[in-house]
Amino acid sequence: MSTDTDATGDALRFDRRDEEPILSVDGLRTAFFTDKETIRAVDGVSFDVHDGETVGIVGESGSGKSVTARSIMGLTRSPGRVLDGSIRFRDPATVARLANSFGGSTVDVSGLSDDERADATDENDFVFVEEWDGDEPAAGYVEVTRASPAALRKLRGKGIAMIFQDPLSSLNPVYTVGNQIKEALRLHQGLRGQAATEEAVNLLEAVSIPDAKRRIGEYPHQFSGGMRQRAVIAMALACEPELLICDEPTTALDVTIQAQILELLADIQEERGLSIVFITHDMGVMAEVADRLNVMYAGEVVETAPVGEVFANPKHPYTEGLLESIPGRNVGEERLRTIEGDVPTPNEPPTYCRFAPRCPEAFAECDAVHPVSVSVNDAATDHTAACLLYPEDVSREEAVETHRDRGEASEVTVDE
Ligand SMILES: Nc1ncnc2c1ncn2[C@@H]1O[C@H](COP(=O)(O)OP(=O)(O)OP(=O)(O)O)[C@@H](O)[C@H]1O
Ligand code: NI
Repeated sequence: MSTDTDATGDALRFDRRDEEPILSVDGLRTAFFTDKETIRAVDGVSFDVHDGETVGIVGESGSGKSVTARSIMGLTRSPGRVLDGSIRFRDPATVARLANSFGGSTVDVSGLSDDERADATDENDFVFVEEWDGDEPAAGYVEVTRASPAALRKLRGKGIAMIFQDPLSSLNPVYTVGNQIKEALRLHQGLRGQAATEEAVNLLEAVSIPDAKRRIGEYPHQFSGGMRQRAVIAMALACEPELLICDEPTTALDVTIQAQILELLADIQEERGLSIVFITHDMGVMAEVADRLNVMYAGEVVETAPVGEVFANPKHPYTEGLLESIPGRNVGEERLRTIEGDVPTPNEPPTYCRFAPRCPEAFAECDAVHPVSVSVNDAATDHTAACLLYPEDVSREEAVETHRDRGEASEVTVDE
């Protein structure tokens, strides 16, 4: 969360960006194979999350935000499948934990050259150790897209936890809130009995639920919407995750409660050094929480930059449209719908710009060339857009050629 915007905070963040990211999503493609069509819900998405930072994914309904989140959690279900790309989770404790449990799927790549690494790995490997501390893996990564169901169960919760929009989907109506938190504490921290009860009360207090001692004996339906979402956050914290994925965690809540939950997440992040992936369709919320922003449209990331840069200097026409639809930015109307039309279902390979039909700045080539992510101009080190208008400091013909060449080089097909 971007609560500390002072110089020290920025310096810290900058230092972290020199290190390896805790999560790297690279060229992720996840599709649903229905009788009628193949829906390319996530179609070549790449982004990194660094230690302690909040990375936002924003976009309208149907842009592929939740499918991205579920892919990272290893929760894609038939008819959906991750087809391509990698999801690397670099938390050292998780690498050591999974290497100890799944020795047969662990590869020691420390000391190998890049070519040797490529040869040494096969489809069944998913824990890659790059550095040892005596007998213990000290650094490396877990390749989520290759992990077995058993490994994914070990990864979820303690490695990567997720909070959904609807807290009721994460809470079981027949058990008390306290029992559900205690179960998470037993599974992930080995706590039982009195110790578990005490920690459950501590966690409810940590998420600012008043009268926690009494409320752990209550059932989810006895909690208000905001209190339920706090209980779900407490459950996630019981797993002591390194990375927390929040999928529209405040969308169902009224504005005041929403602000309280966002503040709570910011406090928890600072205390525990959590890394967060935050998903919302609300640019106003993004301004509050994110350090970096990925704007998604029809399965693709169309713009990425530090959050302040997106707001001060948006480049993709879609991002500009999203910003204009923030209530309050345009006086007079409650909620402006500045972008006409809907997100198309990405059911064919992108040979054109998927936003072109709605784009106020579209020109002829937008129907014939698929834009790839490029730096928005020569000076930009940390700002990309997938739009034929960029790079903005070359001629339009040259820009279009860049996209055409790079698009052809990376052309991919979907096989069932
Ligand atoms: N189980 C499924 N079967 C078929 N298609 C699916 C399935 N789940 C998602 N999709 C499709 O994948 C695309 C992306 O959906 P996703 O839920 O990721 O969107 P989103 O950005 O999270 O939208 P929202 O803001 O409404 O939550 C959509 O076209 C959706 O219809
Ligand atoms: Ni969603």
